Amino acid sequence: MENIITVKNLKTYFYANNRCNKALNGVSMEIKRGKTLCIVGESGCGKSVTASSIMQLLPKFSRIEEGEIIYHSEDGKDIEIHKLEKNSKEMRRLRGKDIAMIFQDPMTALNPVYTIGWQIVEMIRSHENISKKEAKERALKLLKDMGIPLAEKRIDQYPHEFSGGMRQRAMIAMAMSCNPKVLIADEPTTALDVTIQAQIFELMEKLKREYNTAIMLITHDMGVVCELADDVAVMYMGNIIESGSAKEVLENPSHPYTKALLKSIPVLGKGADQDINPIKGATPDPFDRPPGCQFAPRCDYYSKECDEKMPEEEFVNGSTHMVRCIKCKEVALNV
Ligand SMILES: Nc1ncnc2c1ncn2[C@@H]1O[C@H](COP(=O)(O)OP(=O)(O)OP(=O)(O)O)[C@@H](O)[C@H]1O
Repeated sequence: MENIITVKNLKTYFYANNRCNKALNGVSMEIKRGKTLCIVGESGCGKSVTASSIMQLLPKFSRIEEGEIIYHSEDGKDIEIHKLEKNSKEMRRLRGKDIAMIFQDPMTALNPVYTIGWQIVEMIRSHENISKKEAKERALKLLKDMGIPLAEKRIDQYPHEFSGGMRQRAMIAMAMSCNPKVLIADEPTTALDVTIQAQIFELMEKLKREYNTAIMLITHDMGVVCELADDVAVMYMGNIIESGSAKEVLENPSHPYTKALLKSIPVLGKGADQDINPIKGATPDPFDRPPGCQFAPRCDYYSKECDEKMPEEEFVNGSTHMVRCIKCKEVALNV
């Protein structure tokens, strides 16, 4: 399967008060054309920093120290995103036109003082040389495609006149307005109720099917991963500790952390007395990390060797299923 984005050994660090937080400590991953890669992990593991590194939208006091982010464009060129300046012409062209992003809070992307239609038209016209009339027609079609009722009227309304779910759809319409090849969705439904959440995910599936958009979906919800992922990358403290196709990872989890995440999902219909096992302990202080495997202090399979170094990548049965755990064979066998 052809990759559209390849990330290799990415190290992104934050600096504060003479201390360094290695937020991404050697992340490697691949986003495939027309597929959904779900990035999953607890709060603070580096999911959003991965997305902002790819978009070159890192906050102040942080930078990419090492590694590569390559965008494989349709015309066969490899663009080295990690070398581009945040505000360079090429990066601004890539952002929105080739790679678009949607956020948990749609107001991060929508401006409260302009109508929804105006914002989508501006987005289209900043990347394409077309008339206002044509851009408005496209914006209207997008709003309709995103399932916004009375789109002809809604297009001239302001974000505050939309409900939360509708705002999310408008943001997706804006993100899709230039037909990007990759859509990065950072917890896009966390603030929405489950019915709207299901509709938004259905919409994303439709985009994937109809426009062959690759999706990088960031979530902390293993249930969402089980539903939507073609591929999965499980993150913990700035590293990917397990990755592969959804089938490989979900049917044969081989890292204790992935196993623990899967055990913590409640099953619908099993009732309140079902056995849900929250993961014990908490993630370590990023400024005071354990010496070897970062999950060691919370792991049921812990032994002294786990403190020696961060485990190397191992591939389960020579496949694409990667895991970083010296006990992975034992973990995989243990149901
Ligand atoms: N603006 C920032 N300033 C300082 N440190 C930051 C900033 N943003 C993220 N970090 C640090 O980078 C690390 C990774 O954070 P990140 O936001 O990527 O986590 P996450 O997995 O997306 O979590 P969440 O699910 O809560 O959004 C954390 O240690 C976090 O404290």
